[in-house]
Amino acid sequence: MKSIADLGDLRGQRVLVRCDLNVPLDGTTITDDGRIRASVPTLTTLRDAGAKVVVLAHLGRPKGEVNPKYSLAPAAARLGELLGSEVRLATDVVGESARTTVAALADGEVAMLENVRYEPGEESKDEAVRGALADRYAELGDVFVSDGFGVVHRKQASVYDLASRLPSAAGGLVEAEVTVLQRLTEEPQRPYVVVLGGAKVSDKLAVIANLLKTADTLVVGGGMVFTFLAAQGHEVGKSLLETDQLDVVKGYLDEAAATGKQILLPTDIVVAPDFKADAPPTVVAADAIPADQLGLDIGPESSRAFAAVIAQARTVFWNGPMGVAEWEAFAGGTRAVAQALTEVHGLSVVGGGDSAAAVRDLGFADDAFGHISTGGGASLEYLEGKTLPGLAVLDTTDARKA
Ligand SMILES: Nc1ncnc2c1ncn2[C@@H]1O[C@H](COP(=O)(O)OP(=O)(O)O)[C@@H](O)[C@H]1O
Ligand SMILES: O=C(OP(=O)(O)O)[C@H](O)COP(=O)(O)O
Repeated sequence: MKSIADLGDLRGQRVLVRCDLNVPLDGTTITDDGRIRASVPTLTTLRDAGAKVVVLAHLGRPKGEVNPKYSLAPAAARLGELLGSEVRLATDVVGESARTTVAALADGEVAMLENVRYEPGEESKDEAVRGALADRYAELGDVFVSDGFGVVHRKQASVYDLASRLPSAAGGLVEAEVTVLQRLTEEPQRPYVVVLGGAKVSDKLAVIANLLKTADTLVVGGGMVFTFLAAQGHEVGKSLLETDQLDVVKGYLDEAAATGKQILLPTDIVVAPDFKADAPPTVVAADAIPADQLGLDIGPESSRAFAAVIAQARTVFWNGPMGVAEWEAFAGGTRAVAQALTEVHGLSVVGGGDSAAAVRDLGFADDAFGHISTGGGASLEYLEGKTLPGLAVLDTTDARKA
């Protein structure tokens, strides 16, 4: 992959930078600014080089519609604070406001476009539709820097298509993330344990087939659990469930049994009647979830079992909270797993926006882990051995860039 240094003299150049600023919000208050902080070094490098810096980023999943709930305004304000200079936010993505905001930039200044996912073309499956949007992004810049590691697994206009339209390079964050993850793919020390949780269940179920080939043990918590329990024939009440994945999950359980790999599932679950912070929690056996309750955390027995397996590993990758860790009553499993990772003699990596936010919120210092990655899904797909579109496109040369 090309680096920023390979892009030549950037003074006066308009540099489009794809960042992942998808931070957790409580209303308009950022509850963890880790991804914004992680974006600062690359932006500072570009400013110091005299570039006119234009940040492209997404927040949440507004699905191609303008929705103020997903505005990047809080992220632009925080980034301005961290950079020590104002970051002007265009009120649109590729419209009049974007054009005038970029045109007003002086060398060394930073501006941001509104949430790229306000544009229906950003996430379109139709390459021509994405390409048309990427053409409009490309009009706003002279070169492109890909630094949103958390989104490089997405074949989206500002991640993938834009890179083939302008001279492009990987930013320092993407380079640093790939360097650490390479250590996990090239002969990880064993036992190698992968811990999966969180709420993006269908994405994460898809990575298990390949992870079963490389990891020794797969530990499953969070919202993933209930599709496994249902596949084993258990009642899961109102818990998160991917009904169309039940056969796939049965296949994973069979494959693990046949190949001697371990898929470790919780034996007890913290349930509640509603998805609420103050819903009364009860611990039940994993095979006895009441029909009118939903699982919001792994139980204490499972926490102990998971922690024991993790603490004796030599390599651990963890993505996805074990429960709704934002709420204290359902944070026990996530706390226990985080603590176990800090005790690993070897390499421990935490990945994902919410996972990183959870460990910080629970009071763990960043340096208690070997590495905290800004990407959850992106890390998992990298570890699977998949070609990530946003990285692969940085390797290709394109006649249009010459
Ligand atoms: N049992 C559960 N039911 C519903 N949501 C859950 C459950 N366990 C964890 N979560 C939620 O998963 C979210 C994080 O999932 P995800 O986005 O997949 O992780 P990451 O951002 O670390 O990749 C958190 O907001 C957490 O509340
Ligand atoms: O939060 C993100 O990923 P993660 O939850 O896998 O860490 C990225 O910003 C990507 O977001 P997406 O999963 O909506 O494409």
